[in-house]
Amino acid sequence: MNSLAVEVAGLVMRYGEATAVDGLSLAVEPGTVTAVLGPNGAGKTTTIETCEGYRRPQTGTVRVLGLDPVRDAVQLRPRVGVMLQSGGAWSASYPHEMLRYVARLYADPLDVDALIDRLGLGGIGRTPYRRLSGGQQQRLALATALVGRPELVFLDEPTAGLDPQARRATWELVEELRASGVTVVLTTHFMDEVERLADWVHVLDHGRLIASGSPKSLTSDGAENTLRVDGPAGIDVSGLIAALPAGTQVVEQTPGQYLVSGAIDAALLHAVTGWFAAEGVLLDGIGVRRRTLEDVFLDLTGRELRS
Ligand SMILES: Nc1ncnc2c1ncn2[C@@H]1O[C@H](COP(=O)(O)OP(=O)(O)OP(=O)(O)O)[C@@H](O)[C@H]1O
Repeated sequence: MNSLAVEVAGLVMRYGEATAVDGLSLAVEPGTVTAVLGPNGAGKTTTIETCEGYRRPQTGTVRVLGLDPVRDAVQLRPRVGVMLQSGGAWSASYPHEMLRYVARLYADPLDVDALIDRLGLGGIGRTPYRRLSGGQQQRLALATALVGRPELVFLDEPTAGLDPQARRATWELVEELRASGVTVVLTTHFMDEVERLADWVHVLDHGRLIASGSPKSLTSDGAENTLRVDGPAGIDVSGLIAALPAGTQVVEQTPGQYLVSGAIDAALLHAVTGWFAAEGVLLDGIGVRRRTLEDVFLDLTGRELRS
């Protein structure tokens, strides 16, 4: 049976007068890495915590592996791994002891020493949790979420505050999880992380779903790429504009750097280089700049800061 790993339908969550999640419906296919994106305060953590069973839906329903995260918590616990944004550890405990303790709660845990090594936590065995650096605490939280070999893991900003090496180690772990069929739901603010890891993306804003799709479909949907041309400064490009299809724009953004925007395709590239050749101009460089997920995200959610 190919039922959904997570199904959120019509979820509404309020904190007093404030609506954090506003009629949200979304699904997570099993075996995928699904990223939940959104500006600060969009309702991601509230949604994820409801899926984890920490909050009861006020309106709407949430199903996780076909079960109710609150009512069926006992059945779900061994099947679902959870990495919280912060907390969840005893401050005086030692990391390795804590991980071994958690591992013993599961029927078939991962090898704790191997996991400690993978996450570069080998040297911190005698440091109490409260004295670990933020990045070490993050990695320990990830190890705790994975040690029970879950079918589904929720990772809330798994690489926030990590150094580049630890980020990469985390990405590799997530890729291995997907390869072994584990479903991963993650929130993040790093678009490069999403482009590298996610099969599917849900974009939230103001507690609502505003876009869904694969990173590729989101970046190519109705998107216009741009062409960047580097050459001598101060060229009169009015003749170039006249030679290109109607609607194509050419501006000299900074001296010697021209940006061509419109429907960029192979014929247009040819026409641009042809025009410069006919003018006897040797270009320093030319390249197509594709729309990134960050461009899409900012287009969808705006550029102003969220409170
Ligand atoms: N315990 C709480 N009490 C009151 N308001 C809350 C509480 N938790 C969250 N909120 C509010 O609900 C809204 C959604 O918060 P949530 O943490 O779900 O957003 P988020 O998308 O995870 O944000 P971030 O990217 O900053 O982690 C925000 O406006 C937040 O201030």
